Amino acid sequence: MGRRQRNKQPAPDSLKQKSGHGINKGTDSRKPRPGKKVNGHAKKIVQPTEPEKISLFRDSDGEFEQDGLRLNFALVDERDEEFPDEESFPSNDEMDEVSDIMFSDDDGDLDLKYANMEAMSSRLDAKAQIEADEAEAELKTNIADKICVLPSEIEETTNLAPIQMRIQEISRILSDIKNFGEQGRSRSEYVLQIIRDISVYYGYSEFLAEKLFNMFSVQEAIEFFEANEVARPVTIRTNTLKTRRRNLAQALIARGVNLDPLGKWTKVGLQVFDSQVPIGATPEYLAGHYMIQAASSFLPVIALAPQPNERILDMSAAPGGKTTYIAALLKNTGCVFANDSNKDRAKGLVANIHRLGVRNTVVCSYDGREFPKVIGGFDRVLLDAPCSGTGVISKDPSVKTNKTEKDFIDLPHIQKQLILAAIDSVDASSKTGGYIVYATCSVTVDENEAVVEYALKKRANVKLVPTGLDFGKEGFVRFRGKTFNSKMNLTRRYYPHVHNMDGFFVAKFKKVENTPILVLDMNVEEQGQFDSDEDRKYILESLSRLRKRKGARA
Ligand SMILES: C[S@@+](CC[C@H](N)C(=O)[O-])C[C@H]1O[C@@H](n2cnc3c(N)ncnc32)[C@H](O)[C@@H]1O
Repeated sequence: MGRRQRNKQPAPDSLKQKSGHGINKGTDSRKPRPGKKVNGHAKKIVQPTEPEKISLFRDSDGEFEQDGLRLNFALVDERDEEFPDEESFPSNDEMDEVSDIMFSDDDGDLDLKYANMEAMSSRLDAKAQIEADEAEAELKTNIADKICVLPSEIEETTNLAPIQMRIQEISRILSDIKNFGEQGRSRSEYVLQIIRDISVYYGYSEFLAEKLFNMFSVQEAIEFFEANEVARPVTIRTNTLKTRRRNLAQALIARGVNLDPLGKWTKVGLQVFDSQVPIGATPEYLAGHYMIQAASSFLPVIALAPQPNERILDMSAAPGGKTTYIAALLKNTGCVFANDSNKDRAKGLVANIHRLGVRNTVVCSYDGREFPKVIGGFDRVLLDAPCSGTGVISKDPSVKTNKTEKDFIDLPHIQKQLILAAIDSVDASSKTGGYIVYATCSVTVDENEAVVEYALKKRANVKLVPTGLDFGKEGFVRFRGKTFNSKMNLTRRYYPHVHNMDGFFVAKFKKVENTPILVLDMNVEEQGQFDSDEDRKYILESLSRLRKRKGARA
């Protein structure tokens, strides 16, 4: 069994594991990866433990795209082939150092062999010692003497340790600036510096570092950034159309999979700690007995609470983790319309539907904004919206640097259009339903509370209702000077550092009347910072309907 497999993670709600280079783990004297700027904004730190080698494509919110060919999700580290004998494995620390050296500039061409492992290990020890000594000396000069160095004098270094120390130090100062702050230094100076340091240390653009930093207290922000450096647990969802969780667990345990129930909140989830077989290619996987699915991705479906025989729209469905869960809860009754505007991704959706034995689902590929013109009158609609992915940075670190200010204008814009289409596609007079669930795998307020607020302002025929999820943090009723609907606390937020699952947001609406009752609040446009022809058309249509209802001429 490979060392990677010993890397167990705790169950949700008990996040304890930190990455080896973590800020809470003492000094970090590692060098950044080749080709990254240190005193710029986008330097990346070396990950001491690489994520699991996963050959199956992982969707941004934790699903795995599967087109029938890419089935080889492997928990087994590729290096295992080099070290077939468990007894002769190097230790975790040794392997971390080996992975460092493999990524470092000057040692990139080293030919690592089992035979020269010991020599290399000694060399690494010596190198680590030199770096630690250098770091200590640097700290003495830069930090110990002055406690907190402002403005940045340590920026030019390639050594992250001083930056890490300064993050800790500023965090301490900001916890009680009156007592710990230097005279003449304002809070904003410290805040500016810590954001720059976070951006350098964790490898974020300064823009995103600031945006995410502003969502939390200083200490919690650091916990959030830290948690994004750690892979979330591998979780699977039992497909109850084909098996029961107990039977699935027994079958997988017999194959050498070490697993446990995911948590009290789900009867179908299992957490995989390690496995002697590739979890994406077991006979049970191929037979559709389970879906590899992030824990957070269960939540919107639990909130949607589909009832047998209902007609349900999954507006942005690929690759189908949630669609197939909906179908399972419907026990293959009723009808699911699984839509995704991206035709290529819809292929993975079709493959998953077949593998899992789903027989009540129609796959289509429209722009979600075209609903309900395509078809409407649904009992429930799930909108798992396209988003920036700030909740899934541990899976997709490219988010750290590739999201710009424009993304946080464009994405909320389309999310707002999609949410109105989702609301308008639901039949308020459904005997069993009349619900809409809005979800994203992002933690930003722009993509969550602000979108929900917009929907509430534009469609007074919906109201927020409890999600039915018995854990999760409340959505923001107030955020940085903005006040949202007083019921926003019914929405739920999930964080990697709190729940040990991907960052996620879930809101549930009940539609109370089919005709949109419009609140023509002129402030809405300003608050939402959004207006569009599409939206105007909806307003005019509903106004016309409203007038007709009142007997006036449209
Ligand atoms: C978060 S992913 C959905 C994940 C999916 N619900 C699941 O559980 O597997 C968002 C999806 O929205 C799709 N999408 C983006 N813009 C869309 C639009 N205008 N209409 C419908 N789908 C859209 C993307 O192709 C992407 O597959």
